[in-house]
Amino acid sequence: MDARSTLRQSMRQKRRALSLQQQATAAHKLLTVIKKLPGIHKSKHLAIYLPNDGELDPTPIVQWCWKMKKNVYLPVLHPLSHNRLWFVRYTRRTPMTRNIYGILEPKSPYRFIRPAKMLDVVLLPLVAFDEQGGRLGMGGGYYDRTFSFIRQYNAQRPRLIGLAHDLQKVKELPIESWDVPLSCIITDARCY
Ligand SMILES: Nc1nc2c(c(=O)[nH]1)N(C=O)[C@@H](CNc1ccc(C(=O)N[C@@H](CCC(=O)O)C(=O)O)cc1)CN2
Ligand SMILES: Nc1ncnc2c1ncn2[C@@H]1O[C@H](COP(=O)(O)OP(=O)(O)OP(=O)(O)O)[C@@H](O)[C@H]1O
Repeated sequence: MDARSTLRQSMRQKRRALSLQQQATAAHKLLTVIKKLPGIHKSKHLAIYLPNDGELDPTPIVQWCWKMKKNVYLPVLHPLSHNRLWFVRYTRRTPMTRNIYGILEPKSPYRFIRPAKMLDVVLLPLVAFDEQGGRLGMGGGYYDRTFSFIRQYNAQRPRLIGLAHDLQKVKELPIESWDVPLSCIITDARCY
Protein backbone atom coordinates (compact mmCIF):
# COMPACT_ATOMS: atom_id res chain seq x y z
CA MET A 1 0.00 0.00 0.00
CA ASP A 2 1.27 3.51 -0.76
CA ALA A 3 1.52 6.28 1.83
CA ARG A 4 -1.79 7.85 0.77
CA SER A 5 -3.83 4.68 1.22
CA THR A 6 -2.13 3.81 4.51
CA LEU A 7 -2.95 7.27 5.86
CA ARG A 8 -6.50 6.99 4.48
CA GLN A 9 -7.05 3.71 6.32
CA SER A 10 -5.73 4.98 9.64
CA MET A 11 -7.69 8.26 9.51
CA ARG A 12 -10.90 6.45 8.58
CA GLN A 13 -10.41 4.15 11.53
CA LYS A 14 -9.89 7.13 13.81
CA ARG A 15 -13.15 8.82 12.85
CA ARG A 16 -15.12 5.54 12.98
CA ALA A 17 -13.91 5.12 16.58
CA LEU A 18 -15.79 8.27 17.71
CA SER A 19 -18.78 7.59 19.94
CA LEU A 20 -22.34 8.57 18.99
CA GLN A 21 -22.18 11.26 21.66
CA GLN A 22 -18.94 12.68 20.24
CA GLN A 23 -20.44 12.62 16.75
CA ALA A 24 -23.58 14.45 17.89
CA THR A 25 -21.57 17.12 19.74
CA ALA A 26 -19.30 17.62 16.71
CA ALA A 27 -22.31 17.89 14.38
CA HIS A 28 -23.85 20.67 16.48
CA LYS A 29 -20.57 22.57 16.82
CA LEU A 30 -20.19 22.33 13.05
CA LEU A 31 -23.56 24.00 12.51
CA THR A 32 -22.50 26.83 14.84
CA VAL A 33 -19.32 27.42 12.82
CA ILE A 34 -21.16 27.21 9.47
CA LYS A 35 -23.77 29.78 10.50
CA LYS A 36 -20.97 32.31 11.13
CA LEU A 37 -19.47 31.95 7.66
CA PRO A 38 -19.68 35.17 5.71
CA GLY A 39 -21.79 34.62 2.60
CA ILE A 40 -23.54 31.50 3.83
CA HIS A 41 -26.81 33.36 4.46
CA LYS A 42 -26.88 34.60 0.86
CA SER A 43 -26.38 31.12 -0.62
CA LYS A 44 -29.53 29.48 -1.96
CA HIS A 45 -28.29 26.21 -3.44
CA LEU A 46 -26.09 24.07 -1.20
CA ALA A 47 -24.71 20.62 -1.88
CA ILE A 48 -24.27 18.62 1.31
CA TYR A 49 -23.77 14.87 1.95
CA LEU A 50 -25.20 12.20 4.22
CA PRO A 51 -22.63 10.87 6.68
CA ASN A 52 -20.93 7.55 6.14
CA ASP A 53 -17.92 5.84 7.72
CA GLY A 54 -17.68 8.16 10.75
CA GLU A 55 -17.65 11.37 8.69
CA LEU A 56 -18.42 14.67 10.37
CA ASP A 57 -22.23 14.71 10.32
CA PRO A 58 -23.73 17.65 8.42
CA THR A 59 -27.40 16.71 8.96
CA PRO A 60 -28.03 19.61 11.39
CA ILE A 61 -26.97 21.87 8.49
CA VAL A 62 -29.47 20.11 6.21
CA GLN A 63 -32.25 20.76 8.75
CA TRP A 64 -31.18 24.39 9.12
CA CYS A 65 -31.13 24.88 5.33
CA TRP A 66 -34.64 23.46 5.00
CA LYS A 67 -35.85 25.74 7.77
CA MET A 68 -34.23 28.73 6.02
CA LYS A 69 -35.89 27.71 2.70
CA LYS A 70 -32.55 26.98 1.05
CA ASN A 71 -32.27 24.21 -1.54
CA VAL A 72 -30.24 21.17 -0.52
CA TYR A 73 -28.61 18.76 -3.00
CA LEU A 74 -26.88 15.43 -2.44
CA PRO A 75 -24.14 13.75 -4.49
CA VAL A 76 -25.34 10.86 -6.65
CA LEU A 77 -22.88 8.59 -8.44
CA HIS A 78 -23.11 9.40 -12.14
CA PRO A 79 -24.54 6.31 -13.88
CA LEU A 80 -22.47 6.76 -17.03
CA SER A 81 -19.59 9.12 -16.52
CA HIS A 82 -16.74 7.42 -14.67
CA ASN A 83 -16.17 8.65 -11.10
CA ARG A 84 -18.22 11.82 -11.44
CA LEU A 85 -21.08 13.12 -9.34
CA TRP A 86 -24.49 14.51 -10.04
CA PHE A 87 -26.16 16.80 -7.54
CA VAL A 88 -29.81 16.03 -6.90
CA ARG A 89 -32.34 18.06 -4.92
CA TYR A 90 -33.06 16.61 -1.48
CA THR A 91 -36.22 17.32 0.52
CA ARG A 92 -38.02 15.57 3.38
CA ARG A 93 -40.05 13.66 0.77
CA THR A 94 -37.26 12.51 -1.55
CA PRO A 95 -37.34 8.70 -2.07
CA MET A 96 -33.89 7.32 -1.28
CA THR A 97 -31.82 4.30 -2.24
CA ARG A 98 -28.33 3.04 -1.36
CA ASN A 99 -25.49 3.36 -3.87
CA ILE A 100 -22.72 0.79 -4.42
CA TYR A 101 -20.91 2.06 -1.31
CA GLY A 102 -24.04 1.75 0.85
CA ILE A 103 -24.50 5.54 1.06
CA LEU A 104 -28.08 6.85 0.79
CA GLU A 105 -28.78 8.93 -2.30
CA PRO A 106 -31.95 10.19 -4.05
CA LYS A 107 -33.66 7.56 -6.22
CA SER A 108 -34.62 8.32 -9.87
CA PRO A 109 -32.60 11.52 -9.88
CA TYR A 110 -33.21 12.69 -13.42
CA ARG A 111 -35.82 15.36 -12.80
CA PHE A 112 -34.05 17.18 -10.00
CA ILE A 113 -30.44 17.50 -11.10
CA ARG A 114 -28.72 20.83 -10.66
CA PRO A 115 -25.58 21.36 -12.75
CA ALA A 116 -22.44 21.59 -10.59
CA LYS A 117 -21.71 25.07 -11.99
CA MET A 118 -25.03 26.33 -10.63
CA LEU A 119 -24.44 25.41 -7.00
CA ASP A 120 -23.47 28.21 -4.60
CA VAL A 121 -21.75 26.14 -1.91
CA VAL A 122 -20.54 22.54 -1.78
CA LEU A 123 -19.75 20.90 1.55
CA LEU A 124 -17.51 17.93 0.89
CA PRO A 125 -16.26 15.26 3.28
CA LEU A 126 -12.53 14.90 3.89
CA VAL A 127 -10.59 11.95 5.24
CA ALA A 128 -7.52 14.04 6.17
CA PHE A 129 -6.31 17.62 5.71
CA ASP A 130 -3.45 19.92 6.65
CA GLU A 131 -3.29 23.63 7.45
CA GLN A 132 -1.74 24.45 4.06
CA GLY A 133 -4.80 23.32 2.08
CA GLY A 134 -3.67 19.76 1.36
CA ARG A 135 -6.45 17.19 1.56
CA LEU A 136 -7.34 13.55 1.13
CA GLY A 137 -10.75 12.16 0.20
CA MET A 138 -12.07 8.62 -0.10
CA GLY A 139 -9.83 8.02 -3.09
CA GLY A 140 -12.32 7.89 -5.94
CA GLY A 141 -11.48 11.38 -7.20
CA TYR A 142 -15.25 12.01 -7.49
CA TYR A 143 -15.20 15.61 -6.28
CA ASP A 144 -11.93 16.36 -8.08
CA ARG A 145 -13.33 15.23 -11.43
CA THR A 146 -16.73 16.85 -10.97
CA PHE A 147 -15.28 20.24 -10.03
CA SER A 148 -12.18 20.26 -12.25
CA PHE A 149 -13.82 23.14 -14.18
CA ILE A 150 -13.14 25.45 -11.22
CA ARG A 151 -9.39 25.35 -11.80
CA GLN A 152 -9.77 25.15 -15.55
CA TYR A 153 -11.86 28.32 -15.90
CA ASN A 154 -10.93 29.97 -12.62
CA ALA A 155 -14.66 29.78 -11.79
CA GLN A 156 -15.95 31.79 -8.82
CA ARG A 157 -18.81 29.41 -8.16
CA PRO A 158 -19.41 27.10 -6.39
CA ARG A 159 -17.45 27.68 -3.21
CA LEU A 160 -16.02 24.36 -2.00
CA ILE A 161 -15.82 23.86 1.74
CA GLY A 162 -14.16 20.76 3.16
CA LEU A 163 -15.59 19.23 6.36
CA ALA A 164 -13.68 16.99 8.76
CA HIS A 165 -13.30 16.20 12.43
CA ASP A 166 -10.50 18.22 13.97
CA LEU A 167 -8.68 14.96 14.75
CA GLN A 168 -8.31 14.33 11.00
CA LYS A 169 -5.73 17.10 10.75
CA VAL A 170 -2.21 15.96 9.84
CA LYS A 171 1.04 17.86 9.59
CA GLU A 172 1.48 17.81 5.85
CA LEU A 173 -0.16 16.29 2.77
CA PRO A 174 1.13 16.63 -0.76
CA ILE A 175 -1.06 18.75 -3.04
CA GLU A 176 -1.76 16.82 -6.23
CA SER A 177 -2.08 18.50 -9.62
CA TRP A 178 -5.74 17.43 -9.93
CA ASP A 179 -6.82 18.59 -6.44
CA VAL A 180 -9.55 21.20 -6.75
CA PRO A 181 -8.94 24.22 -4.50
CA LEU A 182 -11.09 24.54 -1.38
CA SER A 183 -12.03 27.97 -0.03
CA CYS A 184 -11.72 26.67 3.53
CA ILE A 185 -11.86 23.62 5.75
CA ILE A 186 -14.28 23.54 8.64
CA THR A 187 -14.09 21.20 11.59
CA ASP A 188 -16.07 20.81 14.78
CA ALA A 189 -13.53 23.15 16.38
CA ARG A 190 -12.75 25.88 13.87
CA CYS A 191 -12.31 27.18 10.35
CA TYR A 192 -8.96 26.81 8.56
N1 LIG B 1 -21.01 10.67 2.60
C1 LIG B 1 -20.32 10.64 1.47
N2 LIG B 1 -20.96 10.61 0.31
C2 LIG B 1 -20.23 10.55 -0.84
C3 LIG B 1 -18.83 10.58 -0.83
C4 LIG B 1 -18.17 10.58 0.42
O1 LIG B 1 -16.93 10.57 0.53
N3 LIG B 1 -18.95 10.62 1.54
N4 LIG B 1 -18.15 10.54 -2.02
C5 LIG B 1 -16.88 11.11 -2.20
O2 LIG B 1 -16.15 10.78 -3.09
C6 LIG B 1 -18.79 9.92 -3.15
C7 LIG B 1 -18.69 8.43 -2.98
N5 LIG B 1 -17.33 8.04 -2.93
C8 LIG B 1 -16.85 6.95 -2.22
C9 LIG B 1 -15.65 6.40 -2.59
C10 LIG B 1 -15.19 5.27 -1.96
C11 LIG B 1 -15.91 4.69 -0.91
C12 LIG B 1 -15.48 3.43 -0.24
O3 LIG B 1 -15.99 3.07 0.79
N6 LIG B 1 -14.56 2.71 -0.79
C13 LIG B 1 -14.20 1.40 -0.29
C14 LIG B 1 -13.80 0.50 -1.42
C15 LIG B 1 -15.02 0.23 -2.22
C16 LIG B 1 -14.77 -0.66 -3.41
O4 LIG B 1 -13.88 -0.36 -4.20
O5 LIG B 1 -15.51 -1.63 -3.52
C17 LIG B 1 -13.10 1.49 0.71
O6 LIG B 1 -12.22 2.34 0.55
O7 LIG B 1 -13.16 0.74 1.67
C18 LIG B 1 -17.10 5.28 -0.52
C19 LIG B 1 -17.56 6.41 -1.17
C20 LIG B 1 -20.20 10.40 -3.24
N7 LIG B 1 -20.90 10.40 -2.00
N1 LIG C 1 -9.88 15.84 -13.05
C1 LIG C 1 -9.48 14.58 -13.08
N2 LIG C 1 -9.41 13.90 -14.23
C2 LIG C 1 -9.01 12.61 -14.27
N3 LIG C 1 -8.64 11.92 -13.17
C3 LIG C 1 -8.67 12.52 -12.00
C4 LIG C 1 -9.10 13.88 -11.88
N4 LIG C 1 -9.06 14.21 -10.57
C5 LIG C 1 -8.62 13.11 -9.91
N5 LIG C 1 -8.38 12.11 -10.75
C6 LIG C 1 -7.89 10.75 -10.36
O1 LIG C 1 -8.65 10.26 -9.27
C7 LIG C 1 -7.86 9.45 -8.42
C8 LIG C 1 -8.16 9.70 -6.96
O2 LIG C 1 -7.64 10.93 -6.55
P1 LIG C 1 -7.30 11.23 -5.03
O3 LIG C 1 -6.53 10.14 -4.40
O4 LIG C 1 -6.77 12.63 -4.96
O5 LIG C 1 -8.76 11.16 -4.42
P2 LIG C 1 -9.45 11.98 -3.29
O6 LIG C 1 -8.51 12.96 -2.67
O7 LIG C 1 -10.06 10.98 -2.47
O8 LIG C 1 -10.51 12.78 -4.14
P3 LIG C 1 -12.03 13.17 -3.86
O9 LIG C 1 -12.07 13.87 -2.56
O10 LIG C 1 -12.28 14.07 -5.02
O11 LIG C 1 -12.84 11.90 -3.92
C9 LIG C 1 -6.42 9.74 -8.79
O12 LIG C 1 -5.86 8.55 -9.30
C10 LIG C 1 -6.48 10.82 -9.86
O13 LIG C 1 -5.57 10.53 -10.89
